[in-house]
Amino acid sequence: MIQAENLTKLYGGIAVLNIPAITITEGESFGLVGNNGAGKTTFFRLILDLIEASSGEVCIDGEKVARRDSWKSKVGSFLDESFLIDFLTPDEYFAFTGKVYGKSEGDVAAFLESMKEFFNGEILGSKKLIRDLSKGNQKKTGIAAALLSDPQILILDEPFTALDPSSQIRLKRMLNELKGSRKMTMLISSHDLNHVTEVCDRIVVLEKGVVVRDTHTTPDTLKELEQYFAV
Ligand SMILES: Nc1ncnc2c1ncn2[C@@H]1O[C@H](COP(=O)(O)OP(=O)(O)OP(=O)(O)O)[C@@H](O)[C@H]1O
Repeated sequence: MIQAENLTKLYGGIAVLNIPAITITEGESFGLVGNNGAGKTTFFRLILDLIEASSGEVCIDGEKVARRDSWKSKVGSFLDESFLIDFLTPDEYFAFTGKVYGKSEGDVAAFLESMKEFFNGEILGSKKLIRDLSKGNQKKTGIAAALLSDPQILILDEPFTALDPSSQIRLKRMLNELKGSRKMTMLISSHDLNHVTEVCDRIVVLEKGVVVRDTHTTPDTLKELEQYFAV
């Protein structure tokens, strides 16, 4: 369970995030939407303790993320390319990440085999460094690395952006399967209202750092969100 209380982040004295209280329960698929600059990435960075809150705190399973480390083994995340080690090939990167998570070579090989369709023959077995991959293939590498540890909690920032249509559909299928079979808790930000409502059971809308909508997904949610964002 992820809990945030009195969570604020200020830059230059201006609040870019202000969440008095929010709870994301185990197994929940939590979609975060909002216009550019709404604070989605800032929220994820605070959850992952990548930046310091101006006030308040985030707890994962009761542990303050800013104080402890053991929550890290429960969480897989990919926010942007800075999560990658771009002077490695994807194979080297997965081998390294697997070691960090205590996975055997066999585990890593089996995992990569399960990702074959998603990788579409583009990622593995080439001498290309991650920095020379296309943006979409870098994203696939990062998403796969986040999943390699078989996390209880998965946090992905705009995972559908830069993926081709087939890969977007495959990713959606994969996330829905993980939700069903593993009861993985998922936090997914997206500008694609279609995808996010197809994957997430709960949709939170941020506007200028404030939660302005927090609803469970129903067959009407997509239409309601489209109306909300219509200019
Ligand atoms: N290091 C920083 N210094 C100053 N302002 C920052 C910094 N990081 C983020 N911000 C500001 O915080 C606000 C929220 O940014 P954030 O990246 O969280 O938004 P977002 O909802 O993820 O946007 P997008 O959809 O464009 O990715 C923006 O106004 C941004 O300029």
